[in-house]
Amino acid sequence: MTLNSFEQANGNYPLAATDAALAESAGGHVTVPVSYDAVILAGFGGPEGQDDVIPFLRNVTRGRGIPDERLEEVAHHYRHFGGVSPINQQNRELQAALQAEADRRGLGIPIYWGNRNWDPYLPEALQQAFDDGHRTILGLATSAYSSFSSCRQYREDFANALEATGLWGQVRIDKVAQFFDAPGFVAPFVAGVVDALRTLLADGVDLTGTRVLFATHSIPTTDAERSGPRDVEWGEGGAYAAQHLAVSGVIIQRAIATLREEGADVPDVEWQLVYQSRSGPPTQPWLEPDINDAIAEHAAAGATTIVMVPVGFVSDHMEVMWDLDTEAMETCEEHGVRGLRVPTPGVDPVYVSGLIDLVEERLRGTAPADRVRETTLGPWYDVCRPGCCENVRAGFKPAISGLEP
Ligand SMILES: CC1=C(CCC(=O)O)c2cc3nc(cc4[nH]c(cc5[nH]c(cc1n2)c(C)c5CCC(=O)O)c(CCC(=O)O)c4C)C(CCC(=O)O)=C3C
Ligand SMILES: [Fe+2]
Repeated sequence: MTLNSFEQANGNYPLAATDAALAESAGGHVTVPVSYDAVILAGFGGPEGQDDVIPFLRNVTRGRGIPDERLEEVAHHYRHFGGVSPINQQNRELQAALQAEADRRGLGIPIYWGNRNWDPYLPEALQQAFDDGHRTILGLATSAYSSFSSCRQYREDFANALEATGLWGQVRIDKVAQFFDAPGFVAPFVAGVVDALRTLLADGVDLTGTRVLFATHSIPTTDAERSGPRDVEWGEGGAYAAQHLAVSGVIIQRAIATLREEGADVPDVEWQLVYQSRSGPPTQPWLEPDINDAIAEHAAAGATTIVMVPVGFVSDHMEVMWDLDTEAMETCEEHGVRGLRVPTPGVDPVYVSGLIDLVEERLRGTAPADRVRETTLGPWYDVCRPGCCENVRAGFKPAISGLEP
């Protein structure tokens, strides 16, 4: 196994080559301490005014030749909120909270922030880190699961930033592994489900009529099948679905156990993994069921309450505000069921501290067995396995933190 051909051709990534060998011997984990001197938080980015909306959507759909008229259809979610997505502000707050936690622990590491699709872009963040003297950087993407959009594309974004700034060979960037089952990511969802069920109990709701729907971003089934390491059989929906199912199961069990410990009489509440925010042409299969179809079916089968858990998302951005709080809530109303929506981790101190734990694991080279994770799938790979999260539409692009081919 080798580094990808771009790195080989450039021959300028010696530190990563060393760690790739180490990671290979440790099954994809970096178990030696690395003295990272900065962290770059990588976000999706979002528009911050009406004039930003179409240019932002052009960035998101870059290379796929989607006409502006079609983009304007997607734009109405943003138009509705004055052209402003809350995602950048949420990432500013996350950056500040991560910095405060890193400082509190005396790590002496600055946290930079850059986006894939909007200002501030990743190359600017990287250039700033370089100008401030940093050469060994740990990337942290705002995305917990494995798929092209949520894993490999961020690895490509970092590689692209190295290329765009001309800093290949001068700066090393590694990436924090997918953290879907890290304790700090899981705990806020458990607390949210506990709160929601407690609210229903206090209102005298019979929880046998409650359905807990764990919602995540739908992706093309071809992407889902290629999510995670190439040579592992994950079942339908690939590693992407497997990770969501595993963590959702942990969240519901833990929430029910918490309420029972408090003495509440709670049945085994029914739950399901559902998908939202599908786009692309109708001919292209994406993961299903859609949350709105699921709500309709549960209502028809006698459900009275729906608890939505946005387990696929780290903050209450547009996909949550529009697709859940607006559309799915309307679907609940139409079908005469009560809908509740659990918060995302956002800047919950438990989440923030949990992310800094992940940074510390890499600074210390913590062995996989000593990394606490909530499902049997983790800890996920620090160095992505061969063929991880490939995308046939996008084709091969250089990417950091992975073994190829
Ligand atoms: C897995 C996944 C995540 C979760 C992981 C992560 O967070 O990264 C995610 C997050 C997000 N997706 C977002 C927005 C959009 N996603 C789009 C399009 C797409 N997403 C996809 C997947 C994902 N997306 C896919 C396979 C497409 C099809 C086109 C393509 O192959 O790229 C489009 C284009 C228009 C459309 O087609 O609907 C938009 C505007 C925002 C910003 C919200 C805000 O502004 O607050 C966020 C956080
Ligand atoms: Fe998306």
